Amino acid sequence: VPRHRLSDEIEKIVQEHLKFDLVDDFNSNIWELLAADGEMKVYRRELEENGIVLDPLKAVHSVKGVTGHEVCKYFWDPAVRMEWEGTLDSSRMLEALSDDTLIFNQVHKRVWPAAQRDTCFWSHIRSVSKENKNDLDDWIVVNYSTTHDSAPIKEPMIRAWANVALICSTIILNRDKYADLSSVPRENLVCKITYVAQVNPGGWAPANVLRAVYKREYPKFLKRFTQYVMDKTKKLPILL
Ligand SMILES: Cc1cccc(-c2n[nH]cc2-c2ccc(F)c(-c3ccc(S(=O)(=O)CCO)cc3)c2)n1
Repeated sequence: VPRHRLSDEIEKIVQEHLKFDLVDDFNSNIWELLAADGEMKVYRRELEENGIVLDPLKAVHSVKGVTGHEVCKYFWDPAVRMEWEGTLDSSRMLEALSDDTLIFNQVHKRVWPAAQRDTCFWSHIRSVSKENKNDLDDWIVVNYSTTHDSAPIKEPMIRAWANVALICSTIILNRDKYADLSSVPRENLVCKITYVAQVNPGGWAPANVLRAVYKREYPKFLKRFTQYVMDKTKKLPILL
């Protein structure tokens, strides 16, 4: 795997997500259910630092008919970002550090009365093999804020910071019916999605406004993105 200036940081952050995000800690009462829609459940923890809302967000979803590779690929792919992301004014891919790591600069839609936010983050995609060799690999995308010369912080924009992971497992129903996995019909696929996000708004914003934005935007964002992947893949051969 080609190494670059961010390789060490990426390895550390990705391993942290793989270690902590999939722990089923929902029965402890640290998570508060924010929204539920069918298989999608969105939770938050209330967390403030110096009066700034940092609420960690964790969502789980189960989507039929797609693979984890497909979900992660569409989440990572710069070419389709504006097709599914409804909360962006713009998205620019600044640099490709390798074939699995890109750097983005994104301007997020302004949420009155807060100042407009932009983000600059590396986005890394990789497969993670499972203990049971019969299982399909998991897939993960991590979006983690960084700095970049082509994304100077420019007033009045406020630079927000994000640490986001999308982790997907693919389950094949009636697995033993298929010798060749690429012939599995889509109705026998279930993708288990875990999405975690920790956003620092980068400057003061009213706690009640931020919490209302998160409560409204995250469920909408996850529903829209997963529907987008189902629509884009339904007629395509499966990507394992
Ligand atoms: C989808 C969503 C949920 C909650 C808030 C908002 C939002 N509205 N106005 C400003 C933001 C905003 C502020 C800072 C951020 F880091 C992100 C942010 C959200 C998601 C991701 S991501 O990595 O999941 C998808 C990247 O396009 C990265 C940053 C979004 N958008």
